[in-house]
Parts: sequence; structure tokens; C-alpha cells
Amino acid sequence: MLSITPARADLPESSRPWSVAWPTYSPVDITPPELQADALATSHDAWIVDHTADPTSIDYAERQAVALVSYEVVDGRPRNPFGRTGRVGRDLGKWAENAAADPIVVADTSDGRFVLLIERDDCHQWAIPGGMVDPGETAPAALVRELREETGVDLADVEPVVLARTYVDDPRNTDNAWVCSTVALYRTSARLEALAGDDAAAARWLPFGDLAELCGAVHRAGGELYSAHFPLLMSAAAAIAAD
Ligand SMILES: O=P(O)(O)OC[C@H]1O[C@@H](O)[C@H](O)[C@@H]1O
Repeated sequence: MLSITPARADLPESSRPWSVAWPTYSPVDITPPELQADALATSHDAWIVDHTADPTSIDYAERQAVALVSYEVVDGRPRNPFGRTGRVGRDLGKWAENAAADPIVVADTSDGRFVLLIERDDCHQWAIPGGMVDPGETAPAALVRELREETGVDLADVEPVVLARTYVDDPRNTDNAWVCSTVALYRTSARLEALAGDDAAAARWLPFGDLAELCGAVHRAGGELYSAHFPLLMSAAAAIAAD
């Protein structure tokens, strides 16, 4: 379950890099009950890829070879490529990189420019209708599938522009498990009918003249934007402005 701000140890920005020695660093373990060792042994949840609570029991070479953002493994533990997080343990399906796909769909209509967002059903913040790439699935396939599952919008025949393959500052990230995403921009000329599904509580087209307008619209609707997606939406706005 994704809470908005999971606990974490105090983390001065200067102590974030792994290269900075910090002998007293004591990160908070955010592993939820369903990912504790005893639960993993009997769990059949499809999103749980690694059925081990021990990050040192995995050979990461194959994962490192296909990682979206490269990372090191030190003493058998994968290290978050963006440094310390103040958190350890795992609240994601895999140790090390968890590859996601984030389709940003922007409609230019006579009423203005809109972006298609969903309300996540765990933290109830408004987010890009993205999700994790399934085992054996490609990122392009995951972009289409997640969009279809969460909004009912099918853009399988539209070629998106890949904006980034990047780290996502997801609140579930820890020192040893984190999210990176393939972020792609789809442009349409109409607000296609959107129907929330899967882990989306709602799906809605919101004004996207710029990020400030989008934040204002979300706040007026009594909601909050999923902050990890700010940089992703900003890259979409920049790509559109440069077009
Ligand atoms: O929606 P789930 O599958 O929980 O997690 C994937 C999403 O969480 C974010 O970090 C990613 O950018 C993606 O949108």
C-alpha cells in the first residue's frame, strides 16, 4: 500500500551520495507485511517478482545489463543510483530497479490543451496512468497496456515520442529497491472517452496549458498531484513547447 509519505531517516542532502561516509546512518525499514519473509514464502501475488526478503541472494548481473539507469551492487546489495533514501527494505515487486512505463497523453482541442491523469486508488493523488512493466513484457507494450487498463483509452496504433528513460522519485523507493520509467508522450486532437479501471479510482482530462495550470486545476478539485510525476510532466510540457 503506497502511503503519501512513508517514514524515513533524516537525510541531509550533503549525505545522500554513497561516496560520503556516514557510519551512524540508520535508515527506516518500510517493508510492508506482505513483503516480509514469512508472507513471501506463501504469496501468489503476481506483482511480487522477488520472493525473497534477502537482497543479497540475487545475482543482479542480468538486471544490470538491461537497467534503464545503471547502478552498482556493493556487498551483494544493489545501491539506489541516486544515493541514500533514508529507507531500506522493499515496498516494490523487485529488489534493485523496478521498470515502469508512463504514458503521458495530451489532447489539443479547440477548448485548450488537456492531459489525461488518473487518481491512484492507494494514495488518492493524481498521476500519469502508468504502471510496472510485467516480466517478459517490453516497455512499449506496457505503455499501451497500462493506458488501456487504467483509462480505457487504446492508443496501440499511435507512435509515441519517448521523452525519457529515467529514475522516478517514488515514495516507495529505498536504498535497495527503486522505480525507473520509460516516459512517452502521445498527442491527440480530442479528449478521448476515459473510464477508470484497474488501480485507478478515477480518470480525467485536466487543463495542461502548463504545470502551474494543471496543479491549480487539481487543487481546485480538492486533490493533489503525485509529486514523483512533476518532472515527467515538465518534460512533456517542454517537449510540446519545443515542437
Ligand atoms: O502504479 P504502480 O504499479 O503502483 O507503480 C508504477 C507507477 O509508480 C510510479 O513510480 C511510476 O512512475 C508509475 O507511474
